[in-house]
Amino acid sequence: MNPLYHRAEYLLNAPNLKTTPKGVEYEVAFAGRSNAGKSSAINTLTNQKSLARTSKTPGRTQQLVYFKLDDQRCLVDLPGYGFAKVPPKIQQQWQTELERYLEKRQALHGLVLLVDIRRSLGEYDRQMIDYATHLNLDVFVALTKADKLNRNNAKNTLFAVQKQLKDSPGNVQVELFSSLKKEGVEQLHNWLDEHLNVQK
Ligand SMILES: Nc1nc2c(ncn2[C@@H]2O[C@H](COP(=O)(O)OP(=O)(O)OP(=O)(O)O)[C@@H](O)[C@H]2O)c(=O)[nH]1
Repeated sequence: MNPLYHRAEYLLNAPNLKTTPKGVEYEVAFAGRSNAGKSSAINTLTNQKSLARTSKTPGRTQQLVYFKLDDQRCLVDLPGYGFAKVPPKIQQQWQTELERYLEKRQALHGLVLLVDIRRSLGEYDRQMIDYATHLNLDVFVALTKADKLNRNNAKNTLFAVQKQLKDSPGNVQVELFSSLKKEGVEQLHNWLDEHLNVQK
């Protein structure tokens, strides 16, 4: 693994596209339903215990959270979706900001979508995949908490999701992932290297 990921540090919160950091050339955004294991995945990828706070009160901030790898590269944590306590009006405003960000952010080179393997793809997950591929963004779907299923069930779910997405117009890769067992970390690092233009 490139040591760049270990050096990740919190940079800023951006409520909208206008406030995203200047000078960044490559970034990848992390999305997923609340409680899918997004914070754990970011902590695992950066080998830090609490970089992305594994939150007990999910979905509170509707902002882009930037983690800097170096002057040109960032990871971006998007708010977890599907959290009922966010008022519909805030949810709608955020949806508009999010679409603007995905569409217009020049530095954005890919989307990592975290999906709890036991829930499989939800409607909003499908929408995110469709929207990202429509914008020509590559997508990495990480089926998280893979350790919660036995090997056969985990593999079968992987194949089923791969099959579900095989006709997606864009470049969509699906892998098993476990922060607990460190499964799929190498594949995701390789994918990030490619999309953040990190030299091996
Ligand atoms: N068994 C297992 N549990 C996990 C794994 N990853 C995350 N969890 C647990 O799942 C719960 C949610 O994890 P988080 O990483 O906080 O999820 P999140 O998607 O960031 O949640 P939000 O803050 O709501 O966006 C926590 O209790 C984690 O300990 C994993 O790989 N295996």
